[in-house]
Parts: sequence; structure tokens; C-alpha cells
Amino acid sequence: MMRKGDDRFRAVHEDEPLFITGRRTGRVIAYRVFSASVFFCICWIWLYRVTAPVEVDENRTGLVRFVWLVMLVTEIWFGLYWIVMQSPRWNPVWRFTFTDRLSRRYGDDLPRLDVFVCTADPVIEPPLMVVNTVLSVAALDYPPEKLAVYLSDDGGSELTFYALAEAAEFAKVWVPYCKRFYVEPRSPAAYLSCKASGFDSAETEEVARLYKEMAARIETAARLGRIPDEARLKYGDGFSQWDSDATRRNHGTILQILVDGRKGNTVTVPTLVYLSREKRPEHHHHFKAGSMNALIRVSSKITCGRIILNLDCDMYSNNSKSARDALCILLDEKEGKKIAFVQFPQCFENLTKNDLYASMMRVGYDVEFNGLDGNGGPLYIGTGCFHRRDVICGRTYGEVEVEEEEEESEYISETEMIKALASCTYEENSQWGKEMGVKYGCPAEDVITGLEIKCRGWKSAYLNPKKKAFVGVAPTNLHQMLVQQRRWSEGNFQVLLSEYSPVWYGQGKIGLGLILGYCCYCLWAPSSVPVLLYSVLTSLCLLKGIPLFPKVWSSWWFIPFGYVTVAANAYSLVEFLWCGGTLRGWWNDQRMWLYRRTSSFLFGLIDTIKKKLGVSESAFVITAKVAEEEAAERYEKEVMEFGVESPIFLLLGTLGMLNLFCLATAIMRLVMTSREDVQTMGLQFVITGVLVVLNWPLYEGMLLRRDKGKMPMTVTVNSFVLALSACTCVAFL
Ligand SMILES: O=c1ccn([C@@H]2O[C@H](COP(=O)(O)OP(=O)(O)O[C@H]3O[C@H](CO)[C@@H](O)[C@H](O)[C@H]3O)[C@@H](O)[C@H]2O)c(=O)[nH]1
Ligand SMILES: [Mn+2]
Repeated sequence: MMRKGDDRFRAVHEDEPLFITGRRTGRVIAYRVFSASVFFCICWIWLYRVTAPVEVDENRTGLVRFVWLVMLVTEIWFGLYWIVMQSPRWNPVWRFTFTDRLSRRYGDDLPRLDVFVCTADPVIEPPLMVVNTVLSVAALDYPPEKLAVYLSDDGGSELTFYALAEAAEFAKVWVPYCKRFYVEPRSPAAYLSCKASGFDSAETEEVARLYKEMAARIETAARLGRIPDEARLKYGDGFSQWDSDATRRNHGTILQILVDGRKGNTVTVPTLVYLSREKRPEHHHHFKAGSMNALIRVSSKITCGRIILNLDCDMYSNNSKSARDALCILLDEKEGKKIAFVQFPQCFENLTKNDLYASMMRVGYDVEFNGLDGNGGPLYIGTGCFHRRDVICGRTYGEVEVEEEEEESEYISETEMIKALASCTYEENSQWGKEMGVKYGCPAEDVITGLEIKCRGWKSAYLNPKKKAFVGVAPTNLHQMLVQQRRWSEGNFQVLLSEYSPVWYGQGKIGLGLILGYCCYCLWAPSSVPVLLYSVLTSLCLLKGIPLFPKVWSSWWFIPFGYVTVAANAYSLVEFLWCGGTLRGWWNDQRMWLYRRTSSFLFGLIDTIKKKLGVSESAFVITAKVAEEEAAERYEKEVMEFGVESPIFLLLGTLGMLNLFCLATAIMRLVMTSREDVQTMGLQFVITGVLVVLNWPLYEGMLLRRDKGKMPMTVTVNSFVLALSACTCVAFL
């Protein structure tokens, strides 16, 4: 085994980098030319809005002038936002790692790695799924004595603890089995489900049997809501930490080291720790950020890994080499020194072929994140991210790293002492949540934390290997998806308004490219307003017969509108297909683009304003990771799921109906009266028409479907009434 201290060996490979950074110059230049042409036309459109009203003024009332002004403002917004969106396309980079060099240089002498898995609710995050995640990382291709897996349970659930205890037993078989047979992926559920047709060896059969038994025990316990008595006896010192009156919002710290892999290198299973930090109703727990900080402190007294990997409970490791990939970057002697964290994309295993809800964010992860990387590094997105412990705890770039202490006695502290670190009062009058650890007070705690790290001089790196590093569960129904997006848009907008705002605080600390890169996401919430105005105004003016755009074909002014519409959409389609998407997938993506902007982002904006005014507190609505059977079937068939009564749906439904009424009226007028309309109203027909076609699944859900996933009757009726009254008002205005 090669040791770091083996100088003879190091000399040979010293200057071989552990990773390289690639660029695609040709493509980038072509893109820049293209984007300059679009920009030219955008300016042309602005010019039209400013100058054209003068020549066509005669029969315009004050109201039309006002509409025209709104169109000008929204088009200026779209243009500026488009410019912001260019930053992640201007300078993309790709990272390639050399894990073989890493192994040659360091052998098994790798830094300690602590993996933090967060869970919060045993019902919507089933314990069996959580332990599969834990097992998949426990079996990472990493020396077990250097690896530790911590499960933070914000649900404070005995079931989750029981599942983890069972998993700790099973790990003794699973981890050696994975390493011996080079199993991939190392989540037992995922691995065994692709082996379902037949097992290739007696060992596999045995492991499969043990897994099935364990899974059955955990699922039975979850179903009955009861822990078997023998387990209570066996893991007595764990269960005894639950007081009889403990609830998920009111309980003491529960800490149990289920496997202690710290002692020497004879271990086969890494350290496994269960932590449920103290929660009391009178103390704010700061959601995931709070649990991350508790984990940072608790782990510092147990294994104190120099590197921390953060995972959501559904994101299992799909590639056992990912930790080594990340280390190629973090341990690289030259370029790696500047890098604070390595982010992998958030990938999903439960997507349908055409990705109905656009959960994959294909273009985001295959284009934009590479672009951000070229400008200083991707955002920290809360999962699949390798951090340096001291950096997340506040080290500024340039300060010397305190050497890892290998002293055994340092780690072995009293459990009771460690538990105090996870108490509610520990953080009082401290810098935790501010200068130290993950930041509090923002629903996008991850984004703001990553940003602040960068403002301390660090860069980050993005790794997106072919073989997905971590895969999780995407929301399988529209409402959950829109609620998740609402939290994200709210969180990202709050980042912009926070004291760490990329625009104000980031000024001079991070480059302009990265500031703009952050703005792409931070401006989600406010971008809802112009999209909403634009779509509603074009439709309503179509209804009233007020032209808002130049005549099709017969005017010079039409050129920029035509070009921007065609070029922007064609490019977005091509980009989507490049990233491996399908045509329908792109179409679904466009629909979700619209829905997110006209509902989630608007609510995100309202939530932010309310919070700023002090009217409400932000919440963290946890995304469910399981669906009931019928709904799951519909999801498989890519049938859009409505089903719940919600203001989000009321808004979408009203807008959808409004577009439909406007288009129908305009077509009727066209058929009955002059043909001239086609030219003057051409673009409005196109825009409203596209909105109607995009909305097709919505109309189906409101009017045609009978299954449980259709739009609830009350929402349909209310949307209908609202849209009809709006149209009538406007028609008689
Ligand atoms: O009070 C809480 C709430 C949530 N979680 C955990 O946080 C993770 C993310 O929650 P989820 O409901 O799955 O949210 P997503 O929208 O999928 O999460 C993304 O967005 C969040 C910020 O909005 C980040 O925290 C996540 O890491 C990121 O994956 C899950 O493992 C939860 O168990 C907690 O530990 N405590
Ligand atoms: Mn999630």
C-alpha cells in the first residue's frame, strides 16, 4: 500500500494533476455569435415598443397606452433576464478526474469522510428507503475505518431508529459482499431489483434473502407502528432514550453509535450513528440547516471527518467511486486547493420517459451548472455535495488548514457530553447558523451557505459523470412539484434580498459571471410577474381585438419578434435534445416552465413579501417520497395529477380557462368577420394558441377525466367563473 509519506513514489507522480478541466471553444464561439444576434433583435423589439406607439396612436385610449407601457416594461425585463441567463452559457467547463492517480498517490491513506444523511418524517420518507441510502454509502469504495455515516432524524422516530439498527446488522453482510463482488449500485433495494430475474451466485441469493427478511421486518413495524419486543430488548440502550411522552417536536437528544468503526483497520463496516437532536416547542429548529449543524458538531467529537458528504435521505449512492472522484478535486495539490466543495447533480430514478414534471432540470444540470463552474463554481444544492469541514465551519480561503489530529483519545468522549452538542440551547449566543455551519432563516439554506463560502474566497467544482453518482426520488405529482418549486423560488429570492446577496454582498468578492449566474435562480420569484402579465395581456387584448404586435410579414418590425421567438425556442429545443431529452420531454419542460412561473414563483414571491413584512414565518414543506398506488400508476402513464384543492390549482385553472375563452372568442370573430385580423393579430394568436395547447392536460383534468387525479370540481367551477367574469369585464370595458 502506498503511503502519503512515501517520498520516492510521490516524486514520480507529483505534478500529475488529479483532475483536469475541459472547455469546448468552438461551440462556445458559435454560441456567442448566436446570442449576439438574439441580443440585437431584443434591442430592436425595445425600440419598437418605444417608437411605434407614436405612429399608431390615433384610435388608442389611455388604457391601451397603459397596456403598451406594461408590455414595454415586461419586454425590458425579459431582455435583461435573457442577458442574465447568458452568463452560464458563456464559459462552460467540464471536469475529469483520475481516480487511478488518486489511488496510486494515496492508497488507502485518505482523509476521514463523514456522510450526513437527513430525514425528517417516517411516513413520507419511509425508513426502508432511508436505510437503503445509508447502506449504499456505508458500502462506498472507501476504507471503512475512514468512513462514518450519520443519520439525522428530525422526525425523532423510533421506527427510523429501529430500521437503522436493523441496517447496521445487515451492513455486516452487505458491505463485504459489495466489495468482494464489485456490486453496483450499492443500495440493496436498487441492486436486488435489477437482479430480480435470477441470482448469479449462492452469495447473492443469501444476501437477497437477508435483505428481504430485514425489509419485511422494517415494513411490518412501519405498518403496525410498533417495534417488535425482541428488538426493544436488543437495542435497549437506544430505545431507552425515548421518554414516554416524547413527540417529534418535543424530545431530548437521542444519540446512538450503532457501529463503532474507529478502532484500527480491522473493521469491515464503517461507523454508523443515529442522531435525533433535541427539539422543544419553544426553540426554533431551523429545519434541515439546524440538523446539519447539529451533525457537524456531534460528528466532530466522534469521527471528525475532514470531508463531509451531505445527502438527502432519498439520494442513494449509485456509484461507489463518487467519493474518490470528489477527492480527486479536493486533494489535488494545485487547482484543488481553491475548491471548497464538490457538487454532483441531483438525479432521480423515478422519472418517466418524457419527464412529465420536468423534475430532472436537464438543461440546468447539463448546461447551466457547467457554465457556473466556469465562472467560479456551482451552487451548493443541499444534497450530493462534498464539503471541507473547516470551510463549512468558517475558514476563509488563504487561512491555513489545521491538520487533522489522529489522536485516538480526542475522539472518544463521553456520549452524554456529545449529546449536549445537539441540544436546543447549545447554539444560543453562538455563531452557529450565522458565521458557522449552514445558514439559518432561508428556505434555500444550501444556496445561501454555498454563496457565503464563495464570498470567503473559495471556488466550487461541479462533477457530472456519466454514471450518476447519487439518485433520489422526484415528486410524482404536480402539486408537490409546484410546492417544492415554491419553496425554492422563495428561498432563492430571499438569498437575493439577504445580507449575503450575490449582488450587493458578493460585489467584488465573486466575479460578475457568477453574480449573474446566481441571479438566474434568485430572480425566479420576481420573474413570475412579467410572465403572468404578458400572457394575460396578450390573451385579453386578443379577445378585445387590440393588436399588441406588429403585422405579420408586412412590417420590418415583425422581423425581431419572429426571429427571437423562433431562435430562442429552436435553441432551447436543440439544447434539450443535446442533453439527451426527447421532443415530448421538451414540450413538457415548456409547460412546467409556464406553470412554475405563473403559480409557484408567484406564491414564492408573495411568501417572501409576507415574510419581509413580518406577517408569516417561512416553512419547509417536506416533499413526499411515496405515492399511493393508483396515483403511481397514473404517473407511470404520464397522466398529469391534480386531485387536491389548492390555490395553486385555482390560479392555474383560471389562467388556463382565460386563455381558452380568449382564443375561442377571437377565432369566432375571425370566422364571422374580416380576415384582416390574421395579420394584425397574428402573433397574439400564436402566443395564446401555444398557451392553450400547452394547457391541454389541464383542460383534460378539468373537463374530461373521471379518475381520482382529475381537478376537483370546486376548483374547476371556480376557475370557470373567475375566468368568465374577467373576460366579460374586459369585453365591456
Ligand atoms: O426539518 C427538516 C426538513 C427537511 N429535512 C430533510 O431535508 C431533506 C430535503 O427535503 P425534501 O423535502 O426532500 O426537499 P427537496 O426540495 O427535495 O430538497 C432540496 O431543496 C432543499 C432546500 O429547499 C435542500 O435542503 C435539499 O437538500 C435539496 O435536495 C430531506 O432529506 C429531509 O428529510 C430535515 O432534515 N429537517
Ligand atoms: Mn428531496
